[in-house]
Amino acid sequence: MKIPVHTASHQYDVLFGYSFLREAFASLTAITDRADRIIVLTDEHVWAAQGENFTQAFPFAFDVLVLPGGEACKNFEQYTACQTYLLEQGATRKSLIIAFGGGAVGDLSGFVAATFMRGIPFIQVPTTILAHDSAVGGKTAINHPLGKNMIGAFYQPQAVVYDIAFLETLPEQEIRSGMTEVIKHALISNAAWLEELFARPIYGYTAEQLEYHLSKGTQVKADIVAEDETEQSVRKYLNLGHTYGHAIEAASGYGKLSHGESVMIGLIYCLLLSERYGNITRDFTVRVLRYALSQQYPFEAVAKFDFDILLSYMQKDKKAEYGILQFVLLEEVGKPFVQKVDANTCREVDAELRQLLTEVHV
Ligand SMILES: NC(=O)c1ccc[n+]([C@@H]2O[C@H](COP(=O)([O-])OP(=O)(O)OC[C@H]3O[C@@H](n4cnc5c(N)ncnc54)[C@H](O)[C@@H]3O)[C@@H](O)[C@H]2O)c1
Ligand SMILES: O=C(O)C(=O)C[C@@H](O)[C@H](O)[C@H](O)COP(=O)(O)O
Ligand SMILES: [Zn+2]
Repeated sequence: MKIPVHTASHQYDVLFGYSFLREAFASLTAITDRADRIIVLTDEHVWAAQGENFTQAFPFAFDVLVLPGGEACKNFEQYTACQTYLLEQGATRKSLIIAFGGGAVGDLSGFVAATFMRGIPFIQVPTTILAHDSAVGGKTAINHPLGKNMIGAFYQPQAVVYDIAFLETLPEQEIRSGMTEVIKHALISNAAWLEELFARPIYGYTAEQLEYHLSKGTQVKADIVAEDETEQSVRKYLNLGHTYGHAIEAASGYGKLSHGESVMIGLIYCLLLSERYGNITRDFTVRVLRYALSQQYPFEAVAKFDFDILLSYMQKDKKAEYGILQFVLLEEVGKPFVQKVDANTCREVDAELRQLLTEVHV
């Protein structure tokens, strides 16, 4: 299956398949033939779990830099290590980067590609469920201790090669994390699809079922970034759950709580806000929370942080304008909108969330 992504700056395809890396790259020779060398950026967990499969199937010679695992690679230190490696290997403007990993490797590699010699091509080869989101749409970044994804660029990949076979070694926490973004894509687009997702556990999908849900999520994202590449308008909808979620993620220390686990907490916070500003009912919020609790999302994390700490991170959210926070909320499922919310209301809803967590159990 192929999903075209047409952004204002660049057009490319997301290719889906199973154990099809060789075949997929055979269709990308227009990109690979131009490369004077290929450098694979990956992380230690991905390389340990899937490096051999990658090496056997990847049809070209390559050099590889193996970075620290997961979120630990998305920082200045590893960004510099990548640039140094590229320079030492003699990479040029004609070199091609392959980002082989999850969203952390993808976001870092994209930013490295965007800035090495002012921009060289890169291809995303995702290995997580979450990466149906991160590999598409061209948001690249590293974290800053003061905030998530604070240093980055919009820079589109040349292609995305999504081989579902690579997902087979994903740990449970990462399945949970990735499925949050699938649920987010359903929340902002399609009530019937959301019902399909809530009808079963998030663990144990077959490769075919995963491809079905990941391609649906990718299509939602592709449609939005085609309309608004640089988050001037509708792209903000993809940030549902992220204002509060990023605050929890940053406050807990990057990599402790996964991105998707943090965003699931942020989604419940947004549903509570949507009860005030939209037509979301308390019954619906409780239903989503019950489902998330039943899937072992770690809501106990909320109690570890005072609201003021979370607020200080939220105030740095990229959607904030003139000091006022903006949240993506839901009128109803499939109808997102952007709402300015003052700090007092944020505090009240934070207290509501903490109260709800004492009342609702699986
Ligand atoms: N650019 C975007 O639009 C966008 C969208 C969503 C999320 N993100 C970013 O993506 C990051 C999260 O991405 P992620 O959830 O993919 O996490 P990740 O890249 O940190 O990967 C999760 C963990 O699983 C390991 N792993 C990855 N693939 C594996 C595999 N196939 N087998 C075994 N282990 C594997 C990794 O080493 C890591 O330890 C966050 O930094 C988030 O901010 C970016
Ligand atoms: O693609 C987008 O746009 C998104 O917001 C997708 C999010 O899932 C993703 O986590 C993104 O990196 C968040 O961006 P940020 O600008 O809020 O850091
Ligand atoms: Zn996200």
